[in-house]
Amino acid sequence: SRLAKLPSSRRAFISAFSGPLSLPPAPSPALLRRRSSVARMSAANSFDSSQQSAPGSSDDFIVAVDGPAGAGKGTVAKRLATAYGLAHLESGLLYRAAGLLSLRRGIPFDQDGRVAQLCETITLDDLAYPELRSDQAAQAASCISVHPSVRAALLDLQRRFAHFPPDGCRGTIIDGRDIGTVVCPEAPLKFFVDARVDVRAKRRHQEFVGKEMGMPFEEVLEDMKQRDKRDRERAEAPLVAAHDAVVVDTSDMTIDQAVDAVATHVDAFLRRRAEKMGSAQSAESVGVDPVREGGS
Ligand SMILES: Nc1ncnc2c1ncn2[C@@H]1O[C@H](COP(=O)(O)OP(=O)(O)O)[C@@H](O)[C@H]1O
Ligand SMILES: Nc1ccn([C@H]2C[C@H](O)[C@@H](COP(=O)(O)OP(=O)(O)O)O2)c(=O)n1
Repeated sequence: SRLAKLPSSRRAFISAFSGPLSLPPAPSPALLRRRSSVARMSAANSFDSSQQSAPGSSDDFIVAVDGPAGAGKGTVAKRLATAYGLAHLESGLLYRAAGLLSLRRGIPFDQDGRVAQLCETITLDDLAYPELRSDQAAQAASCISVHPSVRAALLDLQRRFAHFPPDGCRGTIIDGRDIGTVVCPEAPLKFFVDARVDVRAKRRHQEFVGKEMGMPFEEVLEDMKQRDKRDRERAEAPLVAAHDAVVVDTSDMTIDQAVDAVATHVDAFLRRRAEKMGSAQSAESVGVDPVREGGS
C-alpha cells in the first residue's frame, strides 16, 4: 500500500515523546530531508479533501466505530480487526500526538495554523508511544481537535488508510468521533458505541490504575465530562452518531457481549455482500453461457 512507503524511522518525533515535557531537539538535516520527501510523496498521492470521500471503491470493506471516551470503541475495534482480518486505526491517537507535541513544543492550543502544520508531519509510525494514552494527551487532543484546519490536516491520512489497507488485510476498521460522519461517510458499516459517563470514567480510571498512571476517580470523571462537552459541542465534525450508524450501548455489557453485538452486524453485512456477489456472478455466467453455446 502507499502508506507502507512512508519511512519508519522518525528520530525527532521519538525524542519529542521520550522526555518528561522536554522540548524536542532541533531536527537533523537528514531528518529535514526525509520530511520534505514525505511531504512530496503525500502531495503526489493526495486527493481533494473537500471531496465527500476518498477515491477507491465504494465496495471497500470499511468499518467506522465512533463514540465518546471510554465507551469501548478501541477494544471492540481491535477485537474485530483480529477476527475479520482488518487493519485498525485509532484516529484519536493522531489528535493525541498533535496535542502532546503542541504541549511539548510550547505551541498554544489556539494557534491552529501552527498545530495544523505539526499535523502534516504526523505518520502512523508516531502512534505507539505509551504517553499518548495519558489523560494529559487526551485533554490536549480534545482542545486542538476543535480547529477545522487541524482536522483537515489529518483527514487525508485517515481516508487513505481507510481505502488502502496494508497488504494482507481485507479492509479497515477506524475508531474515533467523526469516522462515520466526516472521514468515511461512505463506510458500509457504522457503529456508535456509547455508555453512561460514570461507567466510562470507571473503566478509564481502572485502566490508569493498571498502567500506574494513577489519578483520582473524580478527576477522571470531570475530565471526561469536559471532553464529552467539547467534542459534542464543537462546530466542526462534532461527536454525533451518523444517521445510518447502529448504536450499541455497552454500559451493562461485558467486553465479549459488546464485541458480539457488533460482530452480529458485521456477519450479516458479509452474508449480504456474499449473496450479492454470488448473484452478480451467476447473472454474469447466465450472460456468458449462451454465447459459448452459440459459438460451439
Ligand atoms: N464492555 C466493557 N466492559 C467493561 N470494560 C470495558 C468494556 N469495553 C471496554 N472496556 C475497558 O474500558 C477501557 C476503555 O475502553 P476503550 O476501548 O479504550 O474505550 P474507547 O476506545 O471508547 O475510549 C479499557 O480498559 C477496556 O478494557
Ligand atoms: N476522530 C476523532 C478522534 C479523536 N478526536 C479527538 C477528541 C477526543 O476527545 C480526543 C482523543 O480521542 P480518543 O479516541 O483517543 O479518546 P478516547 O480513547 O475515546 O478517550 O481526540 C477527534 O476529534 N476526532
